[in-house]
Amino acid sequence: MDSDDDFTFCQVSLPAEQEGHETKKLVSDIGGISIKDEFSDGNNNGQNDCLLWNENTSSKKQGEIGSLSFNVIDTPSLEQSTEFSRLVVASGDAGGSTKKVQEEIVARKPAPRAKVPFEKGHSQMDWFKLTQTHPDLAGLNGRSNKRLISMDEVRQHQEEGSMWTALKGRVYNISPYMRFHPGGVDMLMKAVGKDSTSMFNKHHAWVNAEFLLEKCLVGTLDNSE
Ligand code: HEM
Repeated sequence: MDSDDDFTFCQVSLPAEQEGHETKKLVSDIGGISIKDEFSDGNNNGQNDCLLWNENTSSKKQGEIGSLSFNVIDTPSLEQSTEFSRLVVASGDAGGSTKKVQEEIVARKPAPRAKVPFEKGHSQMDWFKLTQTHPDLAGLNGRSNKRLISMDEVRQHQEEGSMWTALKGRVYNISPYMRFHPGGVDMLMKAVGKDSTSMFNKHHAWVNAEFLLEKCLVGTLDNSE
């Protein structure tokens, strides 16, 4: 049985003396901050050191903290693009020692979704209903789904009504799921007769196939080959 004390929370702080010193220093540094707010004129001005943003639409800010100077470069507004890139480069000499700080925050635009509209009667809800009512989606004809199945046998099942795929060590008959697949028939056809684990994970590692295809299970993949 798991106990409740799996996690330990503790406060980590600097010793009081050091903390006070750091805070004072920070306040005096911030007091000297100056920011020149300039928009890019679209020319590169020799600053080729970063290609993370579109030069034509990004803005740049420069500033100084004591002898520490920095550039802040922002990409365009999030309404135009979900891509947001920000780079802060600071360099200079602070307190006698040379400091170089480089911070990159890049949230990339997610890959475009490739879901296809489902045919009437083939929504995910319809699939769930079918799994609850159909007596033999896997096409077992009374055979057990506990048996070991070789990849060779998987390859032999590529016919309408009996299309097998190996996925995460299990073998499924995906034929009945074909028209319910939100990524489309063409995509799912790529899995037929193969081990589709890597394709599956590439597109949607988060999808719970064990649950969705529970009733399509024909056996366990024999890895001993
Ligand atoms: C074999 C079992 C598979 C199952 C149970 C399955 C299930 C699903 C489900 C539930 C979704 C909707 C995901 C979502 O809304 O987030 C989906 C979308 C999709 N699937 Fe599959 N899939 C399977 C195999 C595959 C394979 C082998 C491929 C590619 C070769 C593929 C390509 C896609 C694509 C492109 C989408 C649309 C992704 C998107 O919404 O961005 N799937 N699939």
